[in-house]
Amino acid sequence: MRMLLLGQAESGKSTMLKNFQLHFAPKAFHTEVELWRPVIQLNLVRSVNVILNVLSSIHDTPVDAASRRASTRPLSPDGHRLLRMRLAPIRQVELSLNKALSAVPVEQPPASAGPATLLDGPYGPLDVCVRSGSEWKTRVQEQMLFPGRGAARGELVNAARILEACREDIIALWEDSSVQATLRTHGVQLQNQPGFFLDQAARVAAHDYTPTEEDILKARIRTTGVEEYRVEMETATEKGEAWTLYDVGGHRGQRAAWAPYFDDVNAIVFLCPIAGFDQVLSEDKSVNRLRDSMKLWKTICKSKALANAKFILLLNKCDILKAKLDSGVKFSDYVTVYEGGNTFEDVTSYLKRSFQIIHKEYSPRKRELHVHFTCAIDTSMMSVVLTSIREFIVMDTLKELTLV
Ligand SMILES: Nc1nc2c(ncn2[C@@H]2O[C@H](COP(=O)(O)OP(=O)(O)OP(=O)(O)O)[C@@H](O)[C@H]2O)c(=O)[nH]1
Ligand SMILES: [Mg+2]
Repeated sequence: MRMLLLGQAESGKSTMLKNFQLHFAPKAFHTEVELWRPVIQLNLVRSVNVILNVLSSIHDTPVDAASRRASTRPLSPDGHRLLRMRLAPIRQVELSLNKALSAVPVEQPPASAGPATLLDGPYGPLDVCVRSGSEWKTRVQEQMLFPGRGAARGELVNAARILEACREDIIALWEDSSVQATLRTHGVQLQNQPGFFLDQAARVAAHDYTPTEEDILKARIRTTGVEEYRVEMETATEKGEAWTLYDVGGHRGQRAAWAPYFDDVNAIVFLCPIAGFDQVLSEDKSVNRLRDSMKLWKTICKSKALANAKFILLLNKCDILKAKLDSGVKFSDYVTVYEGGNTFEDVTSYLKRSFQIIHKEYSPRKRELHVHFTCAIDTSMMSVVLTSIREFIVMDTLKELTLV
């Protein structure tokens, strides 16, 4: 069985892959748990450094007396200055973890993408970008076994030691109400960013930290190119079988690499992060995320190379969509043709219908479509969804084999 995961950046493709491994190959998944520690710690320190950047941009920019009087900027409280000083080594932790993971710099969005935000800041966006495939896992494993060897000698140990020493200050920084207020004023919403672990800093920064399943699903690494994973199934019905999954990079610059993988796949899983209705693409800030996803869906539905593949659509990030609607964000402010209510039920049934219509209209031939509403970081929900997806793919493929 060959399955292709498609969708825009941050739609949840790699998270779906992790769920697949967890559900069908749990033993293999659990042997790799420790390897995720530096990735999650890097996610955490990136967020800390974003906050430090925001505080520096406020307190360190020289201002003349007149503009200081006119300014509404808060003066630097001594507490902030002290915390910033004590957390200065966190920059070194980011460098060490980058080195240990062989992380490559994430390219800054082009000027045409729109004005840079603080999240694009001088220390790069929050995304962690490592060399493709499982190469990073091999590197981390080697360093865990032989910490004194190689180019990244001692970096993991150093990073963990400094992080532990800064643990209380990281917690104090995140819990400080004036820091929270400053972030709000500057429109920096770290809670909604992928790879957010600040609320778990006490655990993640501890020297004996072991990632949980949930941490691994929440960890963020940007995929580059197309990564091939062979999953040896461990569950009763498929034991011994191997499924091949292709996980693609969803950024616009990565999408040209998808087409060669269209021939010969049994199924595609397309993920649309429906919570992105009020967001724009990081690579082009003039494009709404939901609109981009629908356009991409149309292209995928039209593809002749995929005409015989089973189609599965995951309307993902339902948890964030619900929280946004409940907090009063109006769906119709962003999707102006929408005339329904602002409830989760109304919005999701409108979205499902819209995707189904595109599929029906643009598919080269009549084809069944399986749709699920998902929260890819919820393992129990994903376990039910994966069981249903497997049945859909396997049963239909068996039917075809019998007919042949
Ligand atoms: N709250 C929430 N977070 C999710 C959900 N699905 C994925 N995420 C998080 O969103 C982030 C992005 O998910 P990824 O799986 O890395 O996205 P991707 O589609 O592989 O992105 P690229 O590799 O850039 O193409 C990760 O930090 C995930 O943990 C969801 O349903 N709810
Ligand atoms: Mg990915």
